[in-house]
Amino acid sequence: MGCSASCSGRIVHSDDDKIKDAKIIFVVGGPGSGKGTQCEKVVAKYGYTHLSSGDLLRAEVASGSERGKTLQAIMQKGELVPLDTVLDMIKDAMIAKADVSKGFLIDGYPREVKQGEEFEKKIGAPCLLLYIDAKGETMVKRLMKRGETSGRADDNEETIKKRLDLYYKATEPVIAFYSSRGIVKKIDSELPVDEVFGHVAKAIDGLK
Ligand SMILES: Nc1ncnc2c1ncn2[C@@H]1O[C@H](COP(=O)(O)OP(=O)(O)O)[C@@H](O)[C@H]1O
Ligand SMILES: Nc1ncnc2c1ncn2[C@H]1C[C@H](O)[C@@H](COP(=O)(O)OP(=O)(O)O)O1
Ligand SMILES: [Mg+2]
Repeated sequence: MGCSASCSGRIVHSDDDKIKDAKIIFVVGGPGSGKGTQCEKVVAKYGYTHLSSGDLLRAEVASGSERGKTLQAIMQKGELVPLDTVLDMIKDAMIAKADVSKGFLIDGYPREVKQGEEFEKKIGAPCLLLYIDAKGETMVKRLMKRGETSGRADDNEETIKKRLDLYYKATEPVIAFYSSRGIVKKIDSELPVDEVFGHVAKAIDGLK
């Protein structure tokens, strides 16, 4: 949507215009790979806005809304919630921060190629995809440990297995899709957190 002239002749910007030139970084990786951990550190160093699709969905669940109840049931099974729901939430959150944001870390999205395509139609293109990579057994170990304190309904053995299967099936193709564009930086997340962050920071510093 472009600008439109109001009665007074002023140019009125639509909400879409507010985010159309935003700097967008997708953060993709398996469950428990360390996406959230690295995003927190990026926020501290670069002041970017961190939007985790999972956090946005969990906030909706916590609100107690009818929609939240439906979402909770899906997440508990380790499945993906409907694309439109999550994309609308991300877009609204981006618009709300557009005036103050230096850039957006979109964590946990896209989970499938179609999500990436729809994001680009409705919002814009990413300049970087951080691929946070850890071995399956590492992710399971981290999630089981996180589950001791996270209170998350999906941090249990059965759901973790389903989330991992879905990651390999639906999300890994996202990485191949963006690799052909040359914007993927693969980050070894088996290393200690600060070393992983060193590589993340190098990738971000490489942006113009
Ligand atoms: N590089 C790392 N080394 C060891 N543990 C890590 C590392 N990165 C993350 N963790 C731990 O693994 C768990 C999952 O990390 P998190 O950032 O929540 O992953 P994600 O958002 O990808 O699911 C957390 O308990 C976190 O402390
Ligand atoms: N982009 C997305 N599309 C559909 N469902 C999503 C989604 N992002 C998150 N969800 C739902 C399904 C996930 O299993 C659940 C938890 O997501 P998450 O918090 O991003 O997990 P993690 O950080 O462990 O990778 O929320
Ligand atoms: Mg996370």
